[in-house]
This record gives sequence, C-alpha cells and structure tokens, in this order.
Amino acid sequence: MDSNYPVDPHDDGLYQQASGTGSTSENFKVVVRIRPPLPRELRGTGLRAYQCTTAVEPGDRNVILSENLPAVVNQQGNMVTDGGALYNTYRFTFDCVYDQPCPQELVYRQSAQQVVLSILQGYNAAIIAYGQTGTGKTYTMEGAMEGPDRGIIPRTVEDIFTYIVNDPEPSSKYLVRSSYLQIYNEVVSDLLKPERSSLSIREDRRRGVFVEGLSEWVVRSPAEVYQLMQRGQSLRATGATKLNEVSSRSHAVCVIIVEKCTTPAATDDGPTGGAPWVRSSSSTTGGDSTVPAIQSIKVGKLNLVDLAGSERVHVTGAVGRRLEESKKINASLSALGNVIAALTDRRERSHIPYRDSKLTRLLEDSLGGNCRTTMIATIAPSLEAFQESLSTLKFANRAKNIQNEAHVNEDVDQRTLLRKYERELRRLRDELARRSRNVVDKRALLVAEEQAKRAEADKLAALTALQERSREFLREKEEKRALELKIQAMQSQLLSGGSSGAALQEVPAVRAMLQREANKVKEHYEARIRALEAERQDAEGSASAEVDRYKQLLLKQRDIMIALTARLNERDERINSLQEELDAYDRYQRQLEDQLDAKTTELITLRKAAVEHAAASPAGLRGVDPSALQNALGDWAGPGGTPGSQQQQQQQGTPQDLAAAATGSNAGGHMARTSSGGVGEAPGAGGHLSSTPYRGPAPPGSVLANGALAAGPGRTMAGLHHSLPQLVYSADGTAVELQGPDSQDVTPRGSTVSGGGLSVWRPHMSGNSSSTSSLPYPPNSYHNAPQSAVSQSVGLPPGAGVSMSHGQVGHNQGTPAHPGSSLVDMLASPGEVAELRAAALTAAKERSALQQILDSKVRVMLAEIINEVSGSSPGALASALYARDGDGSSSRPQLLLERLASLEALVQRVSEAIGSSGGASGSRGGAA
Ligand SMILES: Nc1ncnc2c1ncn2[C@@H]1O[C@H](COP(=O)(O)OP(=O)(O)OP(=O)(O)O)[C@@H](O)[C@H]1O
Repeated sequence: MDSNYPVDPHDDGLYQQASGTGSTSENFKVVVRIRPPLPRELRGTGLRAYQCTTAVEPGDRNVILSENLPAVVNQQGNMVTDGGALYNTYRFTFDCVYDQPCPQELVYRQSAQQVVLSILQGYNAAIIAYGQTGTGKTYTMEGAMEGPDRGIIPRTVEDIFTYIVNDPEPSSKYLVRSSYLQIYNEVVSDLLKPERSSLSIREDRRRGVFVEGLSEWVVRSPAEVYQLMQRGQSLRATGATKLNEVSSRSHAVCVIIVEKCTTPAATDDGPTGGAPWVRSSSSTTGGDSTVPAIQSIKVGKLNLVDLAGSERVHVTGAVGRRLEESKKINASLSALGNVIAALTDRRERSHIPYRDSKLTRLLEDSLGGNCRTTMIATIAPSLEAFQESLSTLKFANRAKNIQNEAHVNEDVDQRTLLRKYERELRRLRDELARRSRNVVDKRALLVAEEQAKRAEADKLAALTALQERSREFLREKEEKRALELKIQAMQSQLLSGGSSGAALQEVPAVRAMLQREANKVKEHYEARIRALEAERQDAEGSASAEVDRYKQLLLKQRDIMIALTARLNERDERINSLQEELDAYDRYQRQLEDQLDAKTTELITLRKAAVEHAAASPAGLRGVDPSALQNALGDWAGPGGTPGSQQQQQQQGTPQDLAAAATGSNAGGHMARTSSGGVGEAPGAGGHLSSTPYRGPAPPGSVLANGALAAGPGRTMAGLHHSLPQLVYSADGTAVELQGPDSQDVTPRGSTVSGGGLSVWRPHMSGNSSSTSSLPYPPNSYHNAPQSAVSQSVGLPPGAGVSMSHGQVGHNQGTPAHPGSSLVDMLASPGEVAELRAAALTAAKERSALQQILDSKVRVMLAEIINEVSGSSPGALASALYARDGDGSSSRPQLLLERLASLEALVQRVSEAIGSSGGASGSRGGAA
C-alpha cells in the first residue's frame, strides 16, 4: 500500500513552517483520511455495486464527496462540473487529505510527528481521530504494533525515545510517563488500573485539566509503552456491530507526558543557549547548593485520542446495550460538535460548553486551549457511508476554524515529576549526609561509652557492647544501602540525551557525578566498617588473652594446691610413722621398766623377808655365812652397807646385830643413809632412819637414789594433771603411799585401794603411766601419819623403818613371806639388776634422742608448710578455686583449708606434747 502512494520525502508535514508559539491557526490542524473500501463494501449492497464517493484533488488538500464522481471529477481528480444540482457533490479543503492508499507512515510524518515532537519542547499536543464507526480511527491511531501498519501511537513512542536519545544537549534530562483511560458511557476509568473507575476530571490553575487518580507510569523504552498499550487495549470496551466487527465502544485517550530538564553550562557571562532559562525553585529559595543554580524544566503533554465512532442507529441496527452505548457515544460527539461550534462561532466568544460531556471536559485544553492539535477525520469511500462521510467532513470543516494558543510549559508546575524527583533526590542526599554524620557522632558516643564501660565492666560486658555496636552499624549500613538503591532507581528512571546507540542512556556527566558521590559514600562507610571490625577484633583478642591468662593462673594455683595437699599428706604419713615409732619405743621402754619394777619389787620383798627372818630367827641364820648373805644383799643389806660399817658389823659378828642392823634398830640407831650412791635427803631427819622410805613431799627436782623424780602434792608429773597424794619414796625411788581403808584418794592411775594396804606407786619413765602395788595392812589409816606411828601400828619397834612385803605387814612376828624357799635362791644378782637398769637408761636415752629428731623434723616441716601456705593466702586460694570451678561451691577449698587447719592443730598438739615430753625427758635425761 505504501509503495502506491506518492510520498514526498522532503515533506516534513503540516508543522514544518510552524515557529515557536506560532499563530493560532497553526496550532489546530484538520486532516482527512479516506480509508480503502472494505471487502464488504466492495461486494456492494443488494443490487447496487460498490461506488466510490470520494476523490482527492491534487495537492492533497481538497476532498470531493459526490454521489456520482465520474460526472464531476476528471481523470486528474479535479472537480470539473458543478454537479451539485444533479448529484450531491461537496468539496472541502483541509490541511491535508490522505486518500485511500496513503500509508500509515505518511499520515504520521505529515500530520502527527511535528505535533508529537513539540511536546519535547514543552508544548501540549493532541491528535484526535474523529469519524463514523468503521472508518479507520483505531487503525490510524494504533494500527499494528509492528511493521508498516504501525499507527500513530507506536510511531509517536518510537519518535519520542529516538529524539531523547539523539538529543545533542548532553545535560538534558527527560522523564517520560504514560497513562491510558477510556470514557465509556460517560464514565472515566483507568485502563492501566482497572480497579480505578469513575474518575473525576478536575482543573487546576497550574496543571490545567487532569483526571484525578489516573495512574501514571514512568516508561523508559518503547517496549514499555507497548506493554501498557496492549494491556489497556485488552481492557477497552469493544464490540461487534453491523459496520465493524471490532467496534470501539468508548473514547480512548493515551496520555504521554514528557518532562525535560536542561542545565546549560554556566559561563562568566551567565547562562547560555538563548533559552528562556529560569532559576530553579531550590536556587531561588536558597536550597541545596549541590543543585545547579540555573535549570530549565519543560513539560509537554500529548493526548492521543481515539474516539468512538458516531453511527446512525437505524443503520447499525443496534439494540439493547449497543443502543445505549450508541446513544452515549452520539451524545458525547454531539457535545464535541457543540464545543467546536462554540469555539468557531464568529460572533463574540460565547460560552464554551466543555462541561456538557466528559469528552469535551477532558479535551478542553486541546480544543481552543494551550495545545497543538491535529484532528484526523476518517471517512469511508463507499456510497452507503455518504451521509456519515458528509457529516464528518462538515464537522471537520468547522473544526478547522478552532484557534489554539500553544505555548511552552516551562517550569509552570512545581509539582512536575522532575521537580519532585529533584526534591526527593535532594532530600535523600540530605538524609544520607545526615545519617553519615549521625553515624559518625553515634560512633564517637559509643566509643566514649564503651571506654567508660571497659573501665568498670568485665570482659563479657565489653564483648556484648561491641556486638550491639556491630549490629547497629549493620542497620545503618542497610539503611544507607536502601537510600543508595532508591537514588539509583530514581536516577535510572531519568533518561538522558546526548548519546547514541542504546535506546536509553543517561547524561554521562550527571551519572558520573552521582556515581562519584555514591562511590565516595560507599568508600567512607566501608572504611568505617573496616575500622570498627578491626577494633572489635582487637577487643576480642585482648579479652581472650586476659581470660587465658586468668585460666593459666587458676591452673597454676590449682597445681600448687594439689602439690601442697600431696606434701601435707606425705608429711601426715611421716608424722604418723614417726609417732608409731615413738610409741614402739615407749612400749619397749615400759616393758623394760616393768621388768625393772618387778625385779625391784622382788628384791625389796626378799630384802624385807631376809630382815624379818633375821630379826625373828637370828639363830636360823647361824648356819648361813653372814658374809655370803651380806654379799648377796649388797647394797640392800642395810646397816653396814658402807664399807666401814660393814667391816664393823662383820667384826661384831652377831646375828642380832646383823638383824638389828638390817632393821635399823641397832644401838647405833639411826644410820644416815639413803641408798647406794644416793643423795636423798630427809628434811628434818636428823639421824632419823634413812633406809626407810622418806615420807612427805620431795623437793622439786630432787632425785632419789634410783633416779626417780620426787614429786609432792600438787606437783604435776609428766603428762598428768592429778594432784598427787603425799607419797613415800623408798631409797630405790619407789613411792609408797599409805592409805586408810576408807580413803577415796585416787592413786595416780585412778585406782582406789580398798581394804587397806600399802600402795606402792612408781611413775614410769614415759611419764604417762604408772604402776601401783597394793599391799594388805591393818585397818588403820596411816595417811599423813608419822613414820613412828606407822612403825608402831605395824608392830615395829620404835625407830624401826617401815617395811613392806607382799604378805603381812608387821613387826618381827608372823610367818615369813616365803617360808619354804631359800633366800639365796630368791635373790637376784646385783649384776642382773644393774643390767636391767642400764637397759632402762639406754632406752631412755634412745627415746630422748629420737624425740629430739622428731621435734626438729616436725618444726622444719611446719616451717616449710607455713612458708608455702603464706605465699598465697587461703582467701586468695579459695577465690581462685571458686573461679576455676565456676560453681560457687566452697566445698573443696573449705575442705582443704579445714584439712590444713586440722593438720596445723595436729602438729601443734604434737609439738606441745613433744615440748612437754621434752621437759620430762630432759629431767629424765638429767636423772640418767
Ligand atoms: N487506511 C486503512 N487501510 C486499510 N484498512 C483500513 C484502513 N482504515 C481502516 N481499515 C480497516 O477498516 C476496518 C475498520 O477500521 P477501524 O476499526 O479502525 O474503524 P473505527 O473507526 O475505529 O471503528 P469504530 O469506531 O467502530 O471503532 C478495520 O478492519 C481496519 O483494518
């Protein structure tokens, strides 16, 4: 079809001569397009074949409509006869007439392109397709989406984006958005948001006429617009009629708004370019300094209107819903006609009934307002559409006289989207900067707080605070990222000219500037985050090192405690073993002492028996060799024990004398003698018997002949705290206590002698035990009695010493203790006694030496323990163990401390015992 139509490639269209705002007639163009006959029309109706009624005169401005074209038009297409009388013939002149084979491209280029592109300069523009139903309005406006049949809308979209891409001014920024609405049965609804219907048409002083609530879609490529168009077309009300299988039953308006921002390069002389630059609102109000001081924003709005087709109801045969639709359509078109009639009324400008219908209300700017408008009237060539075509041509012919005053919409609306975007961008940038500052301030504050906390809190609290800080920083980072994304998204919606190739590209300078800014912010934040992370790692490292140090310390202290405990146990065992060794020595010594006691007692008994025997039966001894007896008795022989006396006794040679000497009752009377080698002293004895036991308290520290310690009443013997009764000490150290039968006096061992008798007590060398021998005696109390009274009581002659026997205690009467035994046989040899004594002394010495060793060891050990323990106080050790165990239990340290305390107490006791023993031992040692 395109190839058959004569196209002048140099024809730039209706507006090629238009300049600037132009004259009023230049802003409203009316063209006519005659579509080819449809197959239905070519088939003819009934008996009438198809007949063409339209002809376009050369020059494409005049159209002839005739019921009989061959009669009025010559072969060149010019009307040659005035057939008006014979045939209905009409001739109209328009800005352009496109005959049947005219291609879409030519219609667009000549009648639409300049109008369309004028919106890029800030003009309002409109292309309105008007005509009878089925005459090609939709075909002309939409056509196909691809190929040569593409209509005005797709070509418009392509041209707009092509223009933007090829804009030679690199600083220009564009924002394109689109809307799509329909007026169906006088109801305005959004074809891109079906849920929005019954929208109101309002008028604003700055925005002009607009549909309230109509969605606007920012588009960045033709494809995006196509998608919107397809979506809207699928929702547009259509229906099959007798004249059109797909008849549009609504008026559809596709709105494209282009905002263009231009920022010329500033020079010393001021802005260049010659355009009517105005200062941006931000610069005049002293806004953000980052916004260019001089900026131009132009807003162009394009209405692409595909009207529903007028129709004669009786022709279309519409009924019911279709009939109602037809009435509404015709009513609104009639209102449009009225508006146009009013606008073109040559009389004084009267009221323009824009408000009579939604259509005229919506097209108010396009009809007689601030707009460059092209009206395309479509007609069908067939004879059957003659009346409708005539009506359309008359309508279009009247519209020719509409005068629009188009001017550039420059910065007229502070609410332009570009303005909003600029403001939003500034606000976001400010927000970003503020947040950046806040982040820095917050960080400084947190650091200060953190430092204060570190001084007071433990390591865990510090770590927690650091984690919290990290989380907060991450939040800030995310918010910053969101802001950056938002800025990026908005920037991506801005289209920039000055580049070639790609469909859409932004202004490089602006993009580079924004990119630099974004990079700067990003680097700043990344550096902050890196620093924080390093700080956090440092803190964690030092904290864990500190914790490790504490752990090591606790482990060390635990090891010390374990070692101490082991050593204490070891020393416990050592002390126990030494103690056992000492006890063994004690037992051994006691054994020896017991043996010595037994021998001593035996000797005393024998001695007494011998004396008694000699006294009672001196004659009985005559057969005995006195010297042998004397030798046998040795030191125990009594008078004559001294060599001189013994010699004298031997010289006297009488048994009586010997007996008297043995009992101490000889004429010499009182022999001052203690024992062999003894130094015993009898206070106030004054020649009193000395071989008899001394009665009464012995001077402290005095030593009797056999080394026994003398002790008086109230004196404490080693390890004993009893108040001792008055004691009688024999020459061999044996203590003899006289007790009455009723006496409850307690012997050193706590035994009570009942029934009367002589109690013989001899303290053991160990100092903590004693042996007592109870001897029967008459029931008289001799407690504290003078020795003479005792002697008398037991029947001894005055001056005789007390004698003891295991049998009767008495004078020189009675039966011998061992009447049937030989005296010599019963005597122990002096050598044996001496041996026993020597053994006892040796044992005492060994024990003393052992005791000293034990003393020194225990003291050294004590010193070591105290030294070790004092290195770390018990409290500190306990704290360390609590911390190491971590359970707050005090059992283990408490046990250790108690054990230590008990050990110290034990050592103390042992020390005291040893000290006391040592004193006794020392005495014994002195004795030894
Ligand atoms: N210039 C043209 N060249 C070829 N075919 C055309 C042309 N104009 C219209 N047609 C065809 O005519 C038929 C009717 O066209 P279209 O639907 O565009 O009419 P309309 O005016 O929009 O009708 P309605 O008002 O009922 O919607 C369609 O099949 C279309 O393809």
